[in-house]
Amino acid sequence: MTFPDGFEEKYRALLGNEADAFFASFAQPAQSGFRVSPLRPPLAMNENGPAIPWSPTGEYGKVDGNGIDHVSGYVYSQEPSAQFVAAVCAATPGQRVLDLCAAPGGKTTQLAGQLQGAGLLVANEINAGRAKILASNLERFGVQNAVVTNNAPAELAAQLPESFDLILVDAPCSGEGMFRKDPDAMQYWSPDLVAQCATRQREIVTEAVKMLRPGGTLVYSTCTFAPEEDEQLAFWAAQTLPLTLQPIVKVGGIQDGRAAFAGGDEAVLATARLWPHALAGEGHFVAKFIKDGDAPAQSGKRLAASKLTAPQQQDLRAGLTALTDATWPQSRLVLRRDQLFAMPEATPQLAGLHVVRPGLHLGTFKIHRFEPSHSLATALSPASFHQVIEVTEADYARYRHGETLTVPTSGRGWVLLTHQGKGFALGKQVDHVIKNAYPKGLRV
Ligand SMILES: C[S@@+](CC[C@H](N)C(=O)[O-])C[C@H]1O[C@@H](n2cnc3c(N)ncnc32)[C@H](O)[C@@H]1O
Repeated sequence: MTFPDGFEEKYRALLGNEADAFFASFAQPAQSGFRVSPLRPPLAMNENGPAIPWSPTGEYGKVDGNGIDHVSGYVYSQEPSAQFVAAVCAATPGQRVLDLCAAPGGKTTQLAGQLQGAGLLVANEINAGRAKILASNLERFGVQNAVVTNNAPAELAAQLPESFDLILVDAPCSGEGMFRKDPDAMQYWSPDLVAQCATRQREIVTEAVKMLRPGGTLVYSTCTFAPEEDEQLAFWAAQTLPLTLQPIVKVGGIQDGRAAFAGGDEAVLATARLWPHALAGEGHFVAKFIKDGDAPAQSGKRLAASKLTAPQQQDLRAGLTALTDATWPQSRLVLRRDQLFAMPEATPQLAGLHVVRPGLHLGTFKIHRFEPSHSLATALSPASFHQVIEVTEADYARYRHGETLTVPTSGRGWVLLTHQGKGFALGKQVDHVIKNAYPKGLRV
């Protein structure tokens, strides 16, 4: 592997005797992993591998992106070291959690699993295109209590002061820890890039702290080795902001942060380093802080529910009760043009923010009818649907391609389609035919 100018010299100087092992690790294959969703019932998995020591739901191995386990949100593909970040967060049901740099959603879906549907998860992504991918991954994973926003950290901070118990800043970084997985990323590396990232990270963490309640937890992570973005950022934050570093429990070869990388400050020993030459995973850094003081999270003004007209209520009842036993209280229904969502409990007012998804997408009001959303296929358990049709491997592939299906039993109306007992799509049955309702953007 040929490194960019300045990279090898920098790490030989920083790592001394350890440098040979560090550089030798780049000749080894990148590690792959996935997580099994705790939001799903335990079902037989097609994907299985050795456990990842620091990730309670993580396993080593590759997932088939077109396989039913992935498509139905039973598994999420995620690099092993990256799984340590949300493990450090350890969100508990009922908390108000913000994932500030969230796309494509690896850590957000892990946080959602920890929340078990209880509490508020705000998943923010500054890049509009990536925010859509984030929303789509949350949909596939069946997350019901997430709001997806597309804002700069300062815009969110202006609206949501001291509003969260837990904030994750999985910062945009120089990405050195991913060079083995994605060698093309090396072309963007330079000492200047590292310096620019470090400046931007300080700005992001400064805004994040404003949104954290006193006594709340901030977890900061990168996938780079650069001390400027890691220990030095942690040292700066603990010196400058009302934050105190917290020790992180390290297992499976995870090491302490390096005091020598932050001018000898021993407080950064509390942070965690995942080095590819010391464990089976890519390069990562994690720091955990508590904000000084103690106060409950501000809930501020709540997002008001939408008032549905009498015909809309009727169409909604007819559309949903024909499909599922699941219900949502009127107080959580939010209408955006013709799209209906169920917002999480305690969703704050989001005026002025760019909201991609104010909660679970329930469906669309059409003329005189309510069309249920694809989101329901992965958000609800198959047991809550009135009509479930199990399809073969070949029909599963055909439906995902956009084709209609022919089934042995005649029927009429919306049905859940499952494969191996896992819900992956809704379809509209007319006699023996299932008309295709698979979202165009997901077809393969
Ligand atoms: C390391 S990635 C996040 C990965 C994600 N947490 C996951 O686990 O899938 C960092 C994200 O920060 C976003 N970002 C870039 N500049 C930013 C800024 N100034 N403020 C906040 N986020 C930013 C990027 O678009 C990117 O999606």
